[in-house]
Amino acid sequence: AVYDANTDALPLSTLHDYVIVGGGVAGSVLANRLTEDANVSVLLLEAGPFHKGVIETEVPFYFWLGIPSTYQWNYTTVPQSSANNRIIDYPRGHILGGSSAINGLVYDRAASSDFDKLANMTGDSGWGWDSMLSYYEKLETFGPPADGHNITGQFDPAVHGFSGPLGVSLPGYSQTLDALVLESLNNSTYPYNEDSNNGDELGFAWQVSTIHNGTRTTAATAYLADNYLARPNLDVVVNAFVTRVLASNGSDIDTVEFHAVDNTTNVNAQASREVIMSAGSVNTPHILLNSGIGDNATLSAMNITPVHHLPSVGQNMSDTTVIYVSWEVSSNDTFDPILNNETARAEAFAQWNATRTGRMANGAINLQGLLRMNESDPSVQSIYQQYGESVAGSSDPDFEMLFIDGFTGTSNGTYMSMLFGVLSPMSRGSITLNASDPMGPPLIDPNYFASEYDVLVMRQALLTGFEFLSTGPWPSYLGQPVNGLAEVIDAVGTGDFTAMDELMRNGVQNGAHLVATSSMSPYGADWGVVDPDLRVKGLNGLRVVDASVYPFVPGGATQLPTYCLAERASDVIKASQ
Ligand SMILES: Cc1cc2nc3c(=O)[nH]c(=O)nc-3n(C[C@H](O)[C@H](O)[C@H](O)COP(=O)(O)OP(=O)(O)OC[C@H]3O[C@@H](n4cnc5c(N)ncnc54)[C@H](O)[C@@H]3O)c2cc1C
Repeated sequence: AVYDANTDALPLSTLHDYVIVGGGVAGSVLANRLTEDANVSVLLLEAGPFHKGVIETEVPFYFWLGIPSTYQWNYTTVPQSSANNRIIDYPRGHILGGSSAINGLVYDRAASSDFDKLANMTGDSGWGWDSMLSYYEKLETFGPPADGHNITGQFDPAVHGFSGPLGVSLPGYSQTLDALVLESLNNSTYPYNEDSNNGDELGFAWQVSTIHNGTRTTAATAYLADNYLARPNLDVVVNAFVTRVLASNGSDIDTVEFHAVDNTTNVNAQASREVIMSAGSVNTPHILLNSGIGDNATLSAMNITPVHHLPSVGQNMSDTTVIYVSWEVSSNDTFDPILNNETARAEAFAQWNATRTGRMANGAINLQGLLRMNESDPSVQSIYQQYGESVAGSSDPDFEMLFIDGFTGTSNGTYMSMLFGVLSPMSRGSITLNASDPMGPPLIDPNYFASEYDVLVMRQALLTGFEFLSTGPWPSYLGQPVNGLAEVIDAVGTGDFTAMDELMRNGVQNGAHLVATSSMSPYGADWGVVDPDLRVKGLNGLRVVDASVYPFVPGGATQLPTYCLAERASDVIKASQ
């Protein structure tokens, strides 16, 4: 059943086997899979509201209209010292379904080499690609696109699933832009990849999105659908803000302290087997630190009683590093009118509402390029000489290049934008407590561009993009570059990167793929927060299952790797019962 902590009497008198903190991607998967066994009971605590009927999270295109404050944590970063001290918005989902309810809908599984690296790093072959691929296939229903077009040649059915909880699909609206990207591929050496989710990500591919029947799918719509919520052994409490985890008997963690969002009186929920942290890469370390699990000296200095010395909690944060650039275009057929013209927007919404088709049924991205730097280029060789390689292996991209059919802010006119992202950045940041208010928002420091390596890879990404757009159909489609991009392109022609680097530092945005703040490491390692079975090192009764356990960003995007991680974690937990 579902309870609202603000208004309902809560089911706390009975002990649950598992108490899960956070009903986002990982927490929803776990709540579902663990309660498949009718003898196992789960209490899921989510700070945000119930998800049903929230139209902003149902219409795929609404991603471009901005995330309402009710459904996100409204975080910002600390001033980014390598990004001209900018403070950057840092949204995280605050609703049942978590960030899957507000994200860019992009479906990327990462490369086989990412998972094989993880298996090597942790000494657990269960995290390797062959094992994870079976979970990827289990978790999805690969369905038809919203426009019903023939998808032969746009994906490989052999590596997809057709009966799992999460509905996904290929682009459901054909953009003028798509044909141009494909035309320029035909005349170039850039490879087309029929399915970038088969372990080899490299090349240009049709983008799969978390959309089913023209509607966004989230961890809640998929894993907490009515038939699952009806299980007598599953209790879900929304509007429940978790503050700490505790050991009621002084040793094993077995208690979760929380309060209703509208009422600051704390209550406790008890687990007879385990407490599982699934509050995401920002809030899991935040709650652990407030619980006294972290670096002893730092916690003591903040008057928090240290419970368990684990210095890696909140450290090693890694996030993809992204910028957007835009050009005016000659076409009127972009999504800009929907953003900027109320009549066009109302019409597109009416179409979605009536038939679940049209631009509003479509994901954010139709085609993506996942690419490596050009190893024969001397400037790339010098990057490797100085920094080594950051990516996991030869099927892993250094950067992404996504095509966007409009301008991503308020504007007049019509545009094409591109998102460039450094996928395996070397910069590392942190999540730490704010000394003046530890329970308040944590200090979020992704430390964008702190490593010069990330700057150099981003340069290569932009140069590749400019080259890609210099031939084929582009010169007649693209008009003026906007927001300082023209100067950057001119200066690059003379070998001067000053303007480009400045554009990056002024433009870097929230990459949204943060990981590693509760990193996995081998048993007995002197770094990391959890063992390969996701138990918090040195503590009984406590696991972390969410994106924060990935030690590095899996190449691409993080929601699918998190769904997959939680699917495997459910089996690991079941096997340990
Ligand atoms: C704006 C944005 C765009 C993104 N775009 C993409 C994309 O296009 N493709 C992609 O693959 N990935 C994308 N991501 C990343 C992806 O959504 C995340 O990697 C994924 O959701 C991580 O899952 P999680 O379970 O770790 O955390 P979340 O899904 O964030 O879930 C954490 C949950 O815990 C809850 N919680 C936190 N603290 C507490 C507390 N104290 N008490 C109770 N509950 C709490 C939260 O409210 C939330 O519901 C995006 C993320 C954002 C924010």
